[in-house]
Amino acid sequence: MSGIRVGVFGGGAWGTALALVAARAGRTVTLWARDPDVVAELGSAGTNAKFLPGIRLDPRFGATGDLAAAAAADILIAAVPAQATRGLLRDLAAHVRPGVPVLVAAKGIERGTDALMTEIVAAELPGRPAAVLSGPSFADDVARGLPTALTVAAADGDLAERLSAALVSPSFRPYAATDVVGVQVGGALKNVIAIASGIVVGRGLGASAQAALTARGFAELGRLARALGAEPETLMGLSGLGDLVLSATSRQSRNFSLGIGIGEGRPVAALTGTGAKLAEGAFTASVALDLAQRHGVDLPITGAVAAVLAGRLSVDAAVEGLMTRPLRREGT
Ligand SMILES: NC(=O)c1ccc[n+]([C@@H]2O[C@H](COP(=O)([O-])OP(=O)(O)OC[C@H]3O[C@@H](n4cnc5c(N)ncnc54)[C@H](O)[C@@H]3O)[C@@H](O)[C@H]2O)c1
Ligand SMILES: O=P(O)(O)OC[C@H](O)CO
Repeated sequence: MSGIRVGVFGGGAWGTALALVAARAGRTVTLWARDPDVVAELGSAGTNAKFLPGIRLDPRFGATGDLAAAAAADILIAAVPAQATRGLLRDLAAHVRPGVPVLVAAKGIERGTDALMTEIVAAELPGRPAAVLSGPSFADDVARGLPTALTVAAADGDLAERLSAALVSPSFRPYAATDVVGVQVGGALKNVIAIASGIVVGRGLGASAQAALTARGFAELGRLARALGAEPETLMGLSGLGDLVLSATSRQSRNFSLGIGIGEGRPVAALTGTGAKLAEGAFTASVALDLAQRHGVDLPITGAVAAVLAGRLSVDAAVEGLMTRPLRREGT
Protein backbone atom coordinates (compact mmCIF):
# COMPACT_ATOMS: atom_id res chain seq x y z
CA MET A 1 0.00 0.00 0.00
CA SER A 2 3.00 2.31 0.40
CA GLY A 3 2.91 3.22 -3.31
CA ILE A 4 -0.56 4.73 -3.01
CA ARG A 5 -0.70 8.36 -4.12
CA VAL A 6 -3.15 10.70 -2.42
CA GLY A 7 -4.21 14.06 -3.88
CA VAL A 8 -5.67 16.46 -1.32
CA PHE A 9 -7.59 19.53 -2.51
CA GLY A 10 -7.92 22.54 -0.24
CA GLY A 11 -5.12 24.59 1.29
CA GLY A 12 -7.04 25.52 4.45
CA ALA A 13 -6.88 24.03 7.91
CA TRP A 14 -8.57 20.72 7.12
CA GLY A 15 -6.94 20.06 3.74
CA THR A 16 -3.51 20.70 5.24
CA ALA A 17 -4.21 18.50 8.27
CA LEU A 18 -5.48 15.68 6.05
CA ALA A 19 -2.41 15.88 3.81
CA LEU A 20 -0.41 15.38 6.97
CA VAL A 21 -2.64 12.43 7.96
CA ALA A 22 -2.06 10.71 4.62
CA ALA A 23 1.68 11.39 4.80
CA ARG A 24 1.84 9.94 8.33
CA ALA A 25 0.04 6.86 6.99
CA GLY A 26 2.92 6.43 4.57
CA ARG A 27 1.23 7.65 1.40
CA THR A 28 2.77 9.82 -1.30
CA VAL A 29 0.83 13.05 -0.91
CA THR A 30 0.30 16.11 -3.07
CA LEU A 31 -1.76 18.98 -1.65
CA TRP A 32 -3.42 21.35 -4.10
CA ALA A 33 -4.17 24.86 -2.86
CA ARG A 34 -5.82 27.69 -4.76
CA ASP A 35 -3.75 30.38 -3.08
CA PRO A 36 -0.19 30.62 -4.55
CA ASP A 37 1.13 32.04 -1.26
CA VAL A 38 -0.04 28.94 0.60
CA VAL A 39 1.62 26.70 -2.01
CA ALA A 40 4.86 28.66 -1.73
CA GLU A 41 4.89 28.61 2.08
CA LEU A 42 4.09 24.89 2.25
CA GLY A 43 6.92 24.20 -0.18
CA SER A 44 9.54 26.46 1.38
CA ALA A 45 8.87 26.60 5.13
CA GLY A 46 6.68 23.51 5.61
CA THR A 47 4.07 25.61 7.41
CA ASN A 48 0.62 27.06 6.71
CA ALA A 49 0.64 30.01 9.09
CA LYS A 50 -2.72 31.45 8.07
CA PHE A 51 -4.72 28.26 8.65
CA LEU A 52 -2.58 26.21 11.05
CA PRO A 53 -0.53 28.79 12.94
CA GLY A 54 2.35 27.50 15.01
CA ILE A 55 2.37 24.01 13.49
CA ARG A 56 5.32 22.58 11.59
CA LEU A 57 4.02 20.10 9.03
CA ASP A 58 6.05 16.99 9.61
CA PRO A 59 6.35 14.71 7.67
CA ARG A 60 6.45 17.03 4.69
CA PHE A 61 4.35 16.50 1.57
CA GLY A 62 4.26 18.04 -1.90
CA ALA A 63 2.24 21.20 -2.57
CA THR A 64 1.07 22.50 -5.92
CA GLY A 65 -1.26 24.96 -7.59
CA ASP A 66 -1.61 22.61 -10.57
CA LEU A 67 -4.92 20.77 -10.33
CA ALA A 68 -3.95 18.09 -12.86
CA ALA A 69 -0.72 17.28 -11.00
CA ALA A 70 -2.57 16.63 -7.73
CA ALA A 71 -5.33 14.74 -9.52
CA ALA A 72 -2.85 12.17 -10.87
CA ALA A 73 -3.41 10.08 -7.74
CA ASP A 74 -5.07 6.86 -6.57
CA ILE A 75 -7.26 8.53 -3.93
CA LEU A 76 -8.57 12.10 -3.98
CA ILE A 77 -9.62 14.01 -0.86
CA ALA A 78 -11.75 17.13 -1.36
CA ALA A 79 -11.37 19.50 1.60
CA VAL A 80 -12.72 22.87 0.52
CA PRO A 81 -15.90 24.40 2.03
CA ALA A 82 -19.13 22.58 1.18
CA GLN A 83 -20.42 25.43 -0.99
CA ALA A 84 -17.19 25.35 -3.05
CA THR A 85 -17.08 21.56 -3.48
CA ARG A 86 -19.12 21.35 -6.70
CA GLY A 87 -16.94 23.95 -8.41
CA LEU A 88 -13.77 22.12 -7.38
CA LEU A 89 -15.08 18.74 -8.57
CA ARG A 90 -16.24 20.27 -11.86
CA ASP A 91 -12.75 21.66 -12.44
CA LEU A 92 -11.28 18.26 -11.56
CA ALA A 93 -13.50 16.29 -13.94
CA ALA A 94 -11.10 16.47 -16.88
CA HIS A 95 -8.20 15.20 -14.77
CA VAL A 96 -9.55 12.31 -12.67
CA ARG A 97 -9.17 8.78 -13.99
CA PRO A 98 -12.27 6.53 -13.98
CA GLY A 99 -12.62 4.47 -10.81
CA VAL A 100 -10.52 6.77 -8.62
CA PRO A 101 -12.38 7.25 -5.32
CA VAL A 102 -13.22 10.76 -4.12
CA LEU A 103 -13.37 11.22 -0.35
CA VAL A 104 -15.18 14.44 0.57
CA ALA A 105 -14.16 15.98 3.89
CA ALA A 106 -16.50 19.00 3.87
CA LYS A 107 -19.36 19.06 6.36
CA GLY A 108 -22.33 20.72 4.75
CA ILE A 109 -25.25 20.55 2.36
CA GLU A 110 -25.26 22.53 -0.89
CA ARG A 111 -27.38 25.65 -1.01
CA GLY A 112 -29.83 25.86 -3.92
CA THR A 113 -29.82 22.11 -4.62
CA ASP A 114 -30.02 20.64 -1.07
CA ALA A 115 -27.43 18.11 -2.34
CA LEU A 116 -25.25 16.04 -0.03
CA MET A 117 -21.55 15.96 -0.92
CA THR A 118 -21.73 12.38 -2.22
CA GLU A 119 -24.54 13.43 -4.57
CA ILE A 120 -22.32 16.19 -5.92
CA VAL A 121 -19.52 13.69 -6.60
CA ALA A 122 -21.97 11.43 -8.46
CA ALA A 123 -23.17 14.35 -10.57
CA GLU A 124 -19.81 15.97 -11.34
CA LEU A 125 -17.52 12.94 -11.42
CA PRO A 126 -19.58 9.99 -12.67
CA GLY A 127 -17.68 6.70 -12.56
CA ARG A 128 -15.58 7.83 -9.58
CA PRO A 129 -16.95 6.33 -6.35
CA ALA A 130 -17.85 8.80 -3.60
CA ALA A 131 -16.98 8.54 0.09
CA VAL A 132 -17.17 10.95 3.03
CA LEU A 133 -14.98 11.61 6.04
CA SER A 134 -16.63 12.96 9.18
CA GLY A 135 -16.45 12.84 12.97
CA PRO A 136 -15.02 14.80 15.89
CA SER A 137 -11.74 16.27 14.71
CA PHE A 138 -10.30 19.76 14.93
CA ALA A 139 -7.70 20.29 12.21
CA ASP A 140 -5.35 21.73 14.78
CA ASP A 141 -5.58 18.58 16.96
CA VAL A 142 -5.13 16.31 13.96
CA ALA A 143 -2.17 18.29 12.64
CA ARG A 144 -0.50 18.15 16.06
CA GLY A 145 -0.84 14.36 16.02
CA LEU A 146 -3.29 14.22 18.92
CA PRO A 147 -5.41 11.04 18.86
CA THR A 148 -8.67 11.22 16.87
CA ALA A 149 -11.25 8.73 15.59
CA LEU A 150 -13.41 9.44 12.55
CA THR A 151 -15.88 7.76 10.21
CA VAL A 152 -15.17 7.00 6.56
CA ALA A 153 -18.45 6.19 4.82
CA ALA A 154 -19.09 4.87 1.32
CA ALA A 155 -22.04 3.01 -0.15
CA ASP A 156 -19.50 0.31 -0.99
CA GLY A 157 -18.32 -1.01 2.40
CA ASP A 158 -15.15 -2.49 0.88
CA LEU A 159 -14.19 0.94 -0.43
CA ALA A 160 -14.81 2.49 3.01
CA GLU A 161 -12.47 -0.13 4.50
CA ARG A 162 -9.80 0.42 1.83
CA LEU A 163 -9.85 4.17 2.39
CA SER A 164 -9.69 3.66 6.15
CA ALA A 165 -6.67 1.38 5.71
CA ALA A 166 -5.00 3.97 3.49
CA LEU A 167 -5.28 6.72 6.13
CA VAL A 168 -4.81 4.93 9.45
CA SER A 169 -1.86 5.85 11.66
CA PRO A 170 -1.18 5.64 15.41
CA SER A 171 -2.94 8.98 15.98
CA PHE A 172 -5.69 8.72 13.36
CA ARG A 173 -8.27 5.93 13.67
CA PRO A 174 -10.92 5.69 10.93
CA TYR A 175 -14.05 3.52 11.28
CA ALA A 176 -15.66 2.29 8.05
CA ALA A 177 -19.39 2.73 7.48
CA THR A 178 -21.92 2.47 4.64
CA ASP A 179 -24.61 4.91 5.82
CA VAL A 180 -23.47 7.87 3.75
CA VAL A 181 -26.67 9.81 4.41
CA GLY A 182 -26.51 9.46 8.19
CA VAL A 183 -22.84 10.35 8.34
CA GLN A 184 -23.30 13.45 6.17
CA VAL A 185 -26.44 14.73 7.89
CA GLY A 186 -24.78 14.22 11.28
CA GLY A 187 -21.68 16.14 10.18
CA ALA A 188 -23.67 18.98 8.63
CA LEU A 189 -26.35 19.45 11.30
CA LYS A 190 -23.99 19.34 14.27
CA ASN A 191 -22.62 22.67 13.04
CA VAL A 192 -26.06 24.29 13.28
CA ILE A 193 -26.64 22.94 16.79
CA ALA A 194 -23.13 24.10 17.74
CA ILE A 195 -24.11 27.64 16.73
CA ALA A 196 -27.28 27.36 18.83
CA SER A 197 -25.28 26.06 21.79
CA GLY A 198 -22.82 28.94 21.42
CA ILE A 199 -25.68 31.44 21.40
CA VAL A 200 -26.91 30.01 24.71
CA VAL A 201 -23.42 30.34 26.21
CA GLY A 202 -22.85 33.83 24.79
CA ARG A 203 -26.20 34.98 26.14
CA GLY A 204 -25.35 33.61 29.59
CA LEU A 205 -28.35 31.30 29.79
CA GLY A 206 -26.55 28.69 31.88
CA ALA A 207 -25.16 25.19 31.59
CA SER A 208 -28.57 23.57 32.10
CA ALA A 209 -29.99 25.38 29.08
CA GLN A 210 -26.91 24.46 27.03
CA ALA A 211 -27.32 20.76 27.85
CA ALA A 212 -31.05 20.82 27.15
CA LEU A 213 -30.56 22.55 23.84
CA THR A 214 -27.81 20.14 22.79
CA ALA A 215 -30.01 17.12 23.61
CA ARG A 216 -33.03 18.56 21.78
CA GLY A 217 -30.73 19.52 18.92
CA PHE A 218 -29.50 15.96 18.76
CA ALA A 219 -33.12 14.77 18.55
CA GLU A 220 -33.65 17.22 15.72
CA LEU A 221 -30.58 16.04 13.84
CA GLY A 222 -31.83 12.45 14.14
CA ARG A 223 -35.32 13.33 12.88
CA LEU A 224 -33.98 14.90 9.68
CA ALA A 225 -31.44 12.13 9.12
CA ARG A 226 -34.07 9.38 9.50
CA ALA A 227 -36.44 11.21 7.16
CA LEU A 228 -33.67 11.23 4.54
CA GLY A 229 -33.10 7.49 4.96
CA ALA A 230 -30.32 7.31 7.55
CA GLU A 231 -29.98 4.43 9.98
CA PRO A 232 -30.77 5.62 13.54
CA GLU A 233 -27.63 4.03 15.05
CA THR A 234 -25.39 6.08 12.75
CA LEU A 235 -26.39 9.21 14.65
CA MET A 236 -25.18 7.63 17.89
CA GLY A 237 -21.71 7.34 16.37
CA LEU A 238 -18.74 9.58 15.70
CA SER A 239 -20.35 11.73 13.04
CA GLY A 240 -23.53 12.39 15.05
CA LEU A 241 -23.22 12.34 18.81
CA GLY A 242 -19.42 12.38 18.78
CA ASP A 243 -19.06 15.48 16.66
CA LEU A 244 -21.98 17.24 18.36
CA VAL A 245 -20.38 16.77 21.79
CA LEU A 246 -17.15 18.29 20.46
CA SER A 247 -18.57 21.17 18.46
CA ALA A 248 -21.34 22.21 20.86
CA THR A 249 -19.01 22.55 23.84
CA SER A 250 -15.55 23.64 22.65
CA ARG A 251 -14.42 27.17 21.92
CA GLN A 252 -12.06 25.63 19.37
CA SER A 253 -15.17 25.14 17.20
CA ARG A 254 -15.73 27.98 14.76
CA ASN A 255 -19.46 27.28 14.73
CA PHE A 256 -19.70 27.36 18.54
CA SER A 257 -17.61 30.55 18.56
CA LEU A 258 -19.89 32.18 16.00
CA GLY A 259 -22.83 31.35 18.27
CA ILE A 260 -21.07 32.86 21.28
CA GLY A 261 -20.49 36.08 19.35
CA ILE A 262 -24.15 36.26 18.35
CA GLY A 263 -25.25 35.51 21.90
CA GLU A 264 -23.03 38.31 23.18
CA GLY A 265 -24.89 40.67 20.87
CA ARG A 266 -22.27 41.23 18.20
CA PRO A 267 -23.67 41.90 14.68
CA VAL A 268 -24.11 38.73 12.59
CA ALA A 269 -22.82 40.50 9.48
CA ALA A 270 -19.51 41.28 11.17
CA LEU A 271 -19.19 37.71 12.45
CA THR A 272 -19.92 36.05 9.10
CA GLY A 273 -18.71 38.62 6.54
CA THR A 274 -15.49 38.92 4.57
CA GLY A 275 -12.47 37.81 6.54
CA ALA A 276 -14.53 35.88 9.10
CA LYS A 277 -13.60 32.29 9.86
CA LEU A 278 -15.58 29.62 8.04
CA ALA A 279 -18.63 28.42 10.01
CA GLU A 280 -20.42 25.86 7.83
CA GLY A 281 -23.51 25.87 10.05
CA ALA A 282 -24.31 29.40 8.90
CA PHE A 283 -24.86 27.99 5.40
CA THR A 284 -26.39 24.70 6.49
CA ALA A 285 -29.13 26.12 8.74
CA SER A 286 -31.37 27.42 5.97
CA VAL A 287 -30.64 24.46 3.66
CA ALA A 288 -31.51 21.97 6.40
CA LEU A 289 -34.71 23.86 7.09
CA ASP A 290 -35.62 23.70 3.43
CA LEU A 291 -34.94 19.96 3.35
CA ALA A 292 -36.95 19.47 6.54
CA GLN A 293 -39.93 21.34 5.19
CA ARG A 294 -39.88 19.24 2.02
CA HIS A 295 -39.85 16.05 4.13
CA GLY A 296 -42.39 17.23 6.71
CA VAL A 297 -39.87 17.30 9.58
CA ASP A 298 -39.99 19.84 12.41
CA LEU A 299 -36.61 21.48 13.20
CA PRO A 300 -37.37 24.26 15.72
CA ILE A 301 -33.78 24.90 16.84
CA THR A 302 -32.46 24.93 13.28
CA GLY A 303 -35.32 27.23 12.32
CA ALA A 304 -34.45 29.60 15.16
CA VAL A 305 -30.75 29.62 14.17
CA ALA A 306 -31.62 30.31 10.53
CA ALA A 307 -33.94 33.17 11.53
CA VAL A 308 -31.36 34.72 13.90
CA LEU A 309 -28.64 34.48 11.23
CA ALA A 310 -30.96 36.13 8.70
CA GLY A 311 -31.77 38.93 11.14
CA ARG A 312 -35.45 37.98 11.25
CA LEU A 313 -35.45 37.09 14.94
CA SER A 314 -33.65 38.39 18.02
CA VAL A 315 -31.88 35.92 20.31
CA ASP A 316 -34.34 36.66 23.11
CA ALA A 317 -37.35 36.12 20.85
CA ALA A 318 -35.81 32.86 19.61
CA VAL A 319 -35.37 31.59 23.17
CA GLU A 320 -38.91 32.62 24.10
CA GLY A 321 -40.24 30.89 20.98
CA LEU A 322 -38.45 27.63 21.81
CA MET A 323 -39.57 27.71 25.45
CA THR A 324 -43.23 28.35 24.68
CA ARG A 325 -43.77 25.76 21.97
CA PRO A 326 -46.68 23.40 22.60
CA LEU A 327 -45.75 20.67 25.08
CA ARG A 328 -44.94 17.29 23.58
CA ARG A 329 -43.73 13.87 24.61
CA GLU A 330 -39.98 13.37 24.72
CA GLY A 331 -38.72 11.08 21.96
CA THR A 332 -40.94 12.67 19.32
N1 LIG B 1 -10.96 22.83 10.33
C1 LIG B 1 -11.44 21.73 10.90
O1 LIG B 1 -11.14 21.45 12.08
C2 LIG B 1 -12.33 20.81 10.12
C3 LIG B 1 -12.49 19.50 10.59
C4 LIG B 1 -13.35 18.65 9.91
C5 LIG B 1 -14.01 19.08 8.78
N2 LIG B 1 -13.81 20.33 8.33
C6 LIG B 1 -14.54 20.76 7.13
O2 LIG B 1 -13.62 20.95 6.07
C7 LIG B 1 -14.14 21.94 5.16
C8 LIG B 1 -13.05 22.98 4.93
O3 LIG B 1 -12.82 23.60 6.17
P1 LIG B 1 -11.42 24.24 6.59
O4 LIG B 1 -11.37 24.18 8.05
O5 LIG B 1 -10.29 23.70 5.81
O6 LIG B 1 -11.67 25.76 6.16
P2 LIG B 1 -10.57 26.89 6.02
O7 LIG B 1 -11.31 28.18 6.04
O8 LIG B 1 -9.46 26.68 6.95
O9 LIG B 1 -9.99 26.64 4.56
C9 LIG B 1 -10.79 26.64 3.42
C10 LIG B 1 -9.86 26.54 2.22
O10 LIG B 1 -10.64 26.37 1.06
C11 LIG B 1 -10.16 27.31 0.08
N3 LIG B 1 -11.26 27.62 -0.80
C12 LIG B 1 -12.36 28.32 -0.53
N4 LIG B 1 -13.14 28.38 -1.62
C13 LIG B 1 -12.48 27.70 -2.59
C14 LIG B 1 -12.77 27.41 -3.94
N5 LIG B 1 -13.89 27.86 -4.51
N6 LIG B 1 -11.89 26.68 -4.63
C15 LIG B 1 -10.76 26.23 -4.05
N7 LIG B 1 -10.42 26.48 -2.78
C16 LIG B 1 -11.29 27.20 -2.06
C17 LIG B 1 -9.66 28.49 0.87
O11 LIG B 1 -8.73 29.23 0.10
C18 LIG B 1 -8.99 27.79 2.03
O12 LIG B 1 -7.70 27.39 1.69
C19 LIG B 1 -15.40 22.50 5.83
O13 LIG B 1 -16.53 21.89 5.27
C20 LIG B 1 -15.26 22.09 7.28
O14 LIG B 1 -16.52 21.91 7.92
C21 LIG B 1 -12.98 21.20 8.97
O1 LIG C 1 -14.49 24.51 13.85
P1 LIG C 1 -15.73 23.85 13.37
O2 LIG C 1 -16.94 24.27 14.12
O3 LIG C 1 -15.88 23.98 11.87
O4 LIG C 1 -15.59 22.28 13.66
C1 LIG C 1 -14.53 21.56 13.09
C2 LIG C 1 -14.86 20.09 13.02
O5 LIG C 1 -16.00 19.89 12.22
C3 LIG C 1 -15.04 19.46 14.37
O6 LIG C 1 -15.26 18.07 14.21
